[in-house]
Amino acid sequence: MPGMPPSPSSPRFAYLGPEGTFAEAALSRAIATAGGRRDPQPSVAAALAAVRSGDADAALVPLENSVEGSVPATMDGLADGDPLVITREVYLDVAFVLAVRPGTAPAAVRSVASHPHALAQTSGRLAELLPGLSPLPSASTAAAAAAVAAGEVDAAVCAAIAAERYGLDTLVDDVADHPGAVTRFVLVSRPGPLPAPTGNDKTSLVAIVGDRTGALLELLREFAVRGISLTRIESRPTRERHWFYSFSMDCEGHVADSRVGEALAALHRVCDDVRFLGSYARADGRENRAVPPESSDEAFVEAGQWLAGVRAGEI
Ligand SMILES: O=C(O)C(=O)C[C@]1(C(=O)O)C=C[C@@H](O)C=C1
Repeated sequence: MPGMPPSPSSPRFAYLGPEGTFAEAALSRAIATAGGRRDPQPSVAAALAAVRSGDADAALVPLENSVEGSVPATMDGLADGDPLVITREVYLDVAFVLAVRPGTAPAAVRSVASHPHALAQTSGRLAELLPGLSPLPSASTAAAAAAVAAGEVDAAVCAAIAAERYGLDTLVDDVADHPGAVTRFVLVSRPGPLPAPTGNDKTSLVAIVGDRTGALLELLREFAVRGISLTRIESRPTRERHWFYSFSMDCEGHVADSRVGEALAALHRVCDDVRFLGSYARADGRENRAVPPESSDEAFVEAGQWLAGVRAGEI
């Protein structure tokens, strides 16, 4: 697959498991035609570690949800540690069911578990359906379903496919507070050849700005002056020094595009640190904004030729 280091045999894909997670469904979509081995992992951190160690060629992990926002384990796991790059993004509709062991009556439900992101997306409905219960966090929605099957918990908030996979009954369909949520997953690999530009790409990066007035404005200006639109920006604690933040962001365009490459080079000059997190095909169904003529690759080539002429004393 583009952007992935060559693998001696068929590629190995780590994902947030066990079987039946939304991450597994997103992986099936990402590698529909690619084949390869699937290795469920107990956490996002474990899935990323498997890629870093070489046990897996790529990992499919959740990055952000349209209702609940970013997934901290993924944001921080990509910002720290040995570099990894995103080679692909996948958007998946997420709908949750309340699943129980067959024969469990609603009144018999005394505990409910799920992934914290799923619990956050269903907290209102759960409070109505199961008043007085404090939901328990689990490593994933499918891990919660497996815990119900094992008799460790009475109910799970999970995908319908996980309920089926673990032999559970659906007590309530669609328990989301805001139905129609979408989760954005990313496929990440060790750095290698980048996916080729498609003309409708995104680039992701993490930047740490200096501790001085206007530093964030300087960073943003490098995108604005080159006609590059940002599609996401959020701050995360660096965790190395208290109250110091990094900015995780996505912009339109591919690092092979002159304007994006120049913006990243400029960030490298004005920021304390910049980590490139990949350029990959945009998959949210939207088209990048039209590039202003003065920011096109042709305009950069022409300007470079003009400058070379000036330096050669031709003007
Ligand atoms: O637990 C899962 O099934 C996952 O794939 C994780 C995850 C997440 O981290 O956001 C993915 C989609 C849903 O928003 C809830 C949980």
